[in-house]
Amino acid sequence: MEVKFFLGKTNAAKNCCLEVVSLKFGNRGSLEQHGFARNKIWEIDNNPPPLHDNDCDRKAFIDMLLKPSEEDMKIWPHRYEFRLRVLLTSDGALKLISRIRNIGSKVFSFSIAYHTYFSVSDISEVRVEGLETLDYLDNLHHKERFTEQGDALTFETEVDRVYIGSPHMIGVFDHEKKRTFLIRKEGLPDAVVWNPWEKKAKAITDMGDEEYRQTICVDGAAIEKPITLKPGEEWTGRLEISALPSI
Ligand SMILES: O=P(O)(O)OC[C@H]1O[C@@H](O)[C@H](O)[C@@H](O)[C@@H]1O
Repeated sequence: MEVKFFLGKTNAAKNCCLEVVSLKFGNRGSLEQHGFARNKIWEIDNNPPPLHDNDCDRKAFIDMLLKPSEEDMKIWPHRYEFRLRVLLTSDGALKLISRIRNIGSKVFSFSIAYHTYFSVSDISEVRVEGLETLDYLDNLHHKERFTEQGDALTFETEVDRVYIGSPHMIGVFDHEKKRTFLIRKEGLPDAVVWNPWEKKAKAITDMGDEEYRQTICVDGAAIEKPITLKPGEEWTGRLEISALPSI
């Protein structure tokens, strides 16, 4: 299953976009990179359940569903229903609410990340706040654990990290564009920060050679401790993104 509101990284780099990823993150475990979920076709639920009180005021939304086919069960033998609600709020925020339910008879565990790529003026002008002093797993150093030192994150080389136990709110400040993306999350304890930088960008087929400069990926995620669901249990993860003018 894959939901890409903008296809490929080329467009992703130019828009605030998301890519709902996986019942798995990155190259952990035995499944394909970021899992199978993003490569499946989602169904639209034309008769979605009513919105929760907090979510219902004058908002446009769509519900998408993913359930495994018999073929999918050969790759990951668990029965689940994944409902992704995408809402646009009246004040311009994008909300993504994932509900994953175990509808089978066996316990299963999964990890998840929303691939949210933000359009920025220039990566060297960007500051990410909210991750200072946290521990992170560095994908560029065999997932070794380090502690973030110093102040807000700035970028001058490739970055690919999973920050553990990150706060509910993270800010992506773009000085040149005078714009701040605020990421609010619930049920998603981790945060991925990724920029491929020059050399890797050249090897990525759906990203232009220079586009790494105009993008930063900051994902709400649950990776370090996979989520475990017993039969009948449901997990909810919420992500809200708003773009605000900044000084
Ligand atoms: O090219 P993909 O499969 O969409 O992945 C892009 C990147 O996604 C990031 O979230 C990962 O941390 C990186 O390791 C990965 O390279």
